[in-house]
Amino acid sequence: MMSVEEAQSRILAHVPPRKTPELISLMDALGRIVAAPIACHEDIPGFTNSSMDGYAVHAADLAKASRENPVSLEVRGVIAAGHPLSRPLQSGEAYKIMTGAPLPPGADAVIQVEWTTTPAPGRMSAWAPVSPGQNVRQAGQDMRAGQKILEPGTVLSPPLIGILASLGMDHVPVMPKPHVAIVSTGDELVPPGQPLGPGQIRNSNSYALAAAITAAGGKPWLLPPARDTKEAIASRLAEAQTADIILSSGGVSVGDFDWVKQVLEEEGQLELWRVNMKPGKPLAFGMLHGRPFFGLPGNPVSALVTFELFVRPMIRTWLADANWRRLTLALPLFEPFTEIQDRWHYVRSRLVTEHGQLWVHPYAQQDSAVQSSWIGADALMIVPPDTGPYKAGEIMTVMLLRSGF
Ligand SMILES: Nc1nc2c(c(=O)[nH]1)N[C@H]1C(S)=C(S)[C@@H](COP(=O)(O)OP(=O)(O)OC[C@H]3O[C@@H](n4cnc5c(N)ncnc54)[C@H](O)[C@@H]3O)O[C@H]1N2
Ligand code: MOO
Repeated sequence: MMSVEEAQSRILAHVPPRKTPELISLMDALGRIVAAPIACHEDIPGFTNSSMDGYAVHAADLAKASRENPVSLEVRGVIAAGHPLSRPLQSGEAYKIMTGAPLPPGADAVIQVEWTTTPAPGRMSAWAPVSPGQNVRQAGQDMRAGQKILEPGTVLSPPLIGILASLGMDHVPVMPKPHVAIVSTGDELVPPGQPLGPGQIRNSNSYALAAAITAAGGKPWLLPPARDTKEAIASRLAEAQTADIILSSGGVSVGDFDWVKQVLEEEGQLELWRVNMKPGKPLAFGMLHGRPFFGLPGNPVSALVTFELFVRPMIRTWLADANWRRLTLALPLFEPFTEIQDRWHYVRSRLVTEHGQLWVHPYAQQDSAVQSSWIGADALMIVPPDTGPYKAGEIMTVMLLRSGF
């Protein structure tokens, strides 16, 4: 059976060609991926300003100030943020100044208001010295005109969106979202919100996969489920051909009504079937109607784990995210873990902090149809075949499932 790594690299050889970047509002940019280099066209900050509420001064005037011998200066006025002053500061003078307000010409330091008193109207008295540059933010100290700021492939997080706004950009070029079609298969499927008949189950995969597509940066397109006939599946998958990537769930194993692989072989090209992993063994992948096609297994956990290991990497690679790989940690086992046979196991697990240490806590129930052990799961613990039993404290490989911005 093919290894996960080989399947991943074969699949990633079929990433569709990139689309033309789209320009979107900053308000819609969270989590999107920058599609062109972003440079700074002006100094940030654009002018030298105060980092404290206090008095703009010549540092030299206060060189000898102390508690015993405070230095008194004439206060020429007040400078608020947004109100630059053109009159230069003379020796012996101070301007009261607010945080973020432009320094008056000639001033080279700000003494914070707590280190001063007001002995008389129009005067201030400083009881401590300041050094040149103290409490002053220099023009361009954060970003300089002409400097490259963001590379293509950067994921836009709240701080980076703040940077774009500071650069004056209200729109940003990003990679368009791939459209990912979902076709669940199965006579037994009923949509949520409707009563179940005998032998029926709710179609949960379509919804879980739609959410997984959104989380991965794609745009989900939910088609109605296909009945378990070859014709129904072929025709529903043909409807999906305007998508960039096509997913199906179910019907990909060796049952009498598992038609997906056959449809792929007849209407497209099967690239691989069956991967050495649990859950998710019967994954099928190939090209259908000129699109990458994933036949995901029907068991709900198998569908999501194969999405995580194969579909998400394709979406992220397509989006040019250079850091698409999940963070993988080496963590000690919180409690003993069972022996593993045959395939590589991807074990739903929780991370716990105890005694100042992070531990991996695999859930006991790992059946591919048990959805409840996703609740609270942060990670998949990756366990090689024919190993174990494992003792508490043994170091395991753990793939984090969280993707923060
Ligand atoms: N003889 C063998 N039987 C099975 C094998 C095998 O190697 N030999 N593999 C097992 C493995 S592993 C998996 S995984 C499943 C995958 O089978 P299919 O992809 O063909 O999926 P179905 O049989 O259609 O469904 C499996 C299971 O999942 C439920 N299901 C299907 N679609 C949905 C949906 N949209 N939402 C919620 N649940 C869904 C379905 O009712 C079944 O219970 O095959 C094993 N069998
Ligand atoms: O691989 Mo299946 O996905 O074990 O249930």
